[in-house]
Amino acid sequence: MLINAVPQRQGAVGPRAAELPDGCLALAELAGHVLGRPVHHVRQTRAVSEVDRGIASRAVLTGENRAAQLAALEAPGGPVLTVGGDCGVELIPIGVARFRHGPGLGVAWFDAHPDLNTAESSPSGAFHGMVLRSLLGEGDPEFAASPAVEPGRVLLAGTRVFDPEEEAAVSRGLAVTSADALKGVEKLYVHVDLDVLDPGEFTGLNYPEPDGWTIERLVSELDALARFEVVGAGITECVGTPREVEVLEPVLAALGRLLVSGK
Ligand SMILES: NC(=[NH2+])NCCC[C@H](N)C(=O)O
Repeated sequence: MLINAVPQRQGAVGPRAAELPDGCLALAELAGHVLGRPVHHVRQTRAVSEVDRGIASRAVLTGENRAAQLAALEAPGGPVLTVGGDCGVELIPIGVARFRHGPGLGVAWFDAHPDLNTAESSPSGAFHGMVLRSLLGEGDPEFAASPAVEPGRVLLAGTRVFDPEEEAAVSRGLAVTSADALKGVEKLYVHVDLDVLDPGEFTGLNYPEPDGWTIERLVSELDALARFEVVGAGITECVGTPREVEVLEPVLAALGRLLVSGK
């Protein structure tokens, strides 16, 4: 198992976005300790660029950040835990997993937000709110995955704040809120945006939403995925300090169990 720390912040535009790189470092260091693996640091610029075609920092996201992310996954030789950074860091590892493992790849998306906007429907211009839609092959062609994740093979879990266009995407069956989504799926990518948690559980959230899960619940929902071959995982949107992230140890351990389960 490889740990890739990807301190990208340009996919987020909120008041704490500039803290994402340090949150990434804190979480990646903890992941290294908990999982007993070295951490590979993927260089990401801290510079932002203008809104282009409705996407903030589009040039940075499609340029130097992406080149470094792709290079880091050239020959991983085993499952990778990607530590963000904003949720946009999932575009490359999930896209690569879909390419490698075929149309049967499923995605478990633990997140307060479905991230199913396009540049047109986004209220913010922030790419992290568009990343899952991109993985489903839609939206700005520079980001749209090809091959795309199959519609309906995405399970939304703990997701509770939808924009109108995201509701429409779910109605069309792009992503599914019942565990049926994973029927017939063998290989699975597990995405954890920490904002699936309640803000009272973890204070280092970039985009907190009320009424989230406890850490205990997240761990047991992750453990419930043990029957799948988990081919990759990501954990994103951390702005916590080294001290604050310590409560996430059980979450990292659960992701580690999934990634090394050897199936
Ligand atoms: N991964 C996240 N934190 N996403 C937040 C997205 C918020 C909102 N739906 C938007 O598109 O801007």
